[in-house]
Amino acid sequence: MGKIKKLEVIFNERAGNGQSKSTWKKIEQFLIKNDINFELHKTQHDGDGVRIAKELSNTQTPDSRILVIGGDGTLNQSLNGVLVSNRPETALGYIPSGSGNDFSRGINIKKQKPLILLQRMLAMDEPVDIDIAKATNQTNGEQKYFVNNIGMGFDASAVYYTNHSKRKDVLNSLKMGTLAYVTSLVKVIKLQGGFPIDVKYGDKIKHFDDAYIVTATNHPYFGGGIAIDPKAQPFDHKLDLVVVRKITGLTFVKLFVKLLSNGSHLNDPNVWYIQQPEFSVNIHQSEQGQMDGEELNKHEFDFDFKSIQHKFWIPININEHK
Ligand SMILES: Nc1ncnc2c1ncn2[C@@H]1O[C@H](COP(=O)(O)OP(=O)(O)OP(=O)(O)O)[C@@H](O)[C@H]1O
Repeated sequence: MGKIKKLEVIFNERAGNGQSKSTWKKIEQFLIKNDINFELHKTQHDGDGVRIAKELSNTQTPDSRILVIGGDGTLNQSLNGVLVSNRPETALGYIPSGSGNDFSRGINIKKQKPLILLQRMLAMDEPVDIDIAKATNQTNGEQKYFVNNIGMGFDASAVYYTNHSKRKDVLNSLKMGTLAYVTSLVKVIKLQGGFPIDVKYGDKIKHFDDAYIVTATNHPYFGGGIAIDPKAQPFDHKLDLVVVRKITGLTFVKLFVKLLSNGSHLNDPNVWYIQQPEFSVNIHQSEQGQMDGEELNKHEFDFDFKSIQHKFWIPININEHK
């Protein structure tokens, strides 16, 4: 703990439907009680995490550390801010306090209490490498980085309908955000059609006429704990791609039950997946996209995906993942 002179805290008080405030309160009390110097940088608007993280990364001193407190979206924005800064190698600390918290679930720290995580983080001498992923837009070269997944089609539409549901705020205020997501899923099942995609990996090309769920994923989870790919590992330097074909009726229900119960959906003939260091995906039909639960808007997708690593002040036990 001795070497850290200052913690720069990026905090999203809207994360977890506002429940992140109680996490911050505990952390703030601990920092004050233990005389640890900190500065609070609250995200003031949607998307603010990128700007704040970039500024902090540009001006960071060797004895300060950046700590992100929020959900997957805030972590995603902070990572993207650091990676476009003058010091893209800047490590990030993270204490999950969102609604879904899929990244913390994927790296197996979700059950640790915030104060335990904080103390273990402060005791770390060196940051650890964790896989993240880079998506490069083939059309304009724009790069985006993600910690969980980029989804096109079904899960992205679910994110879209949840965010734009008139009932979302009411349900969130009743702490029933999951119900908003489930209501959206029912809508998506009715409205989402199949779409053609091409996947290139190694020297192979795979074409689907009727993809329904297309998710490039760094670890098993999306949608707040749904294990779309139980085999994905955030330390294997590979990114997974899961493609589910458009199916309806009882076939769909059976697959959904497998997905939610034991992960055996990966063996279903309507599901295809690969684990590769890099691959590309081309979807020449306008579809919804999501990146770490944030909307990517509706458009065609031409992405090169690559597994890369970033340094984090997160006390993980890599042996648990071997
Ligand atoms: N001051 C703010 N006012 C409104 N929105 C904000 C503010 N600060 C951040 N945001 C937005 O809040 C959104 C949700 O943040 P985040 O993803 O961290 O929480 P969450 O959705 O509860 O968690 P998870 O993604 O883990 O489910 C992000 O899109 C972020 O841009």
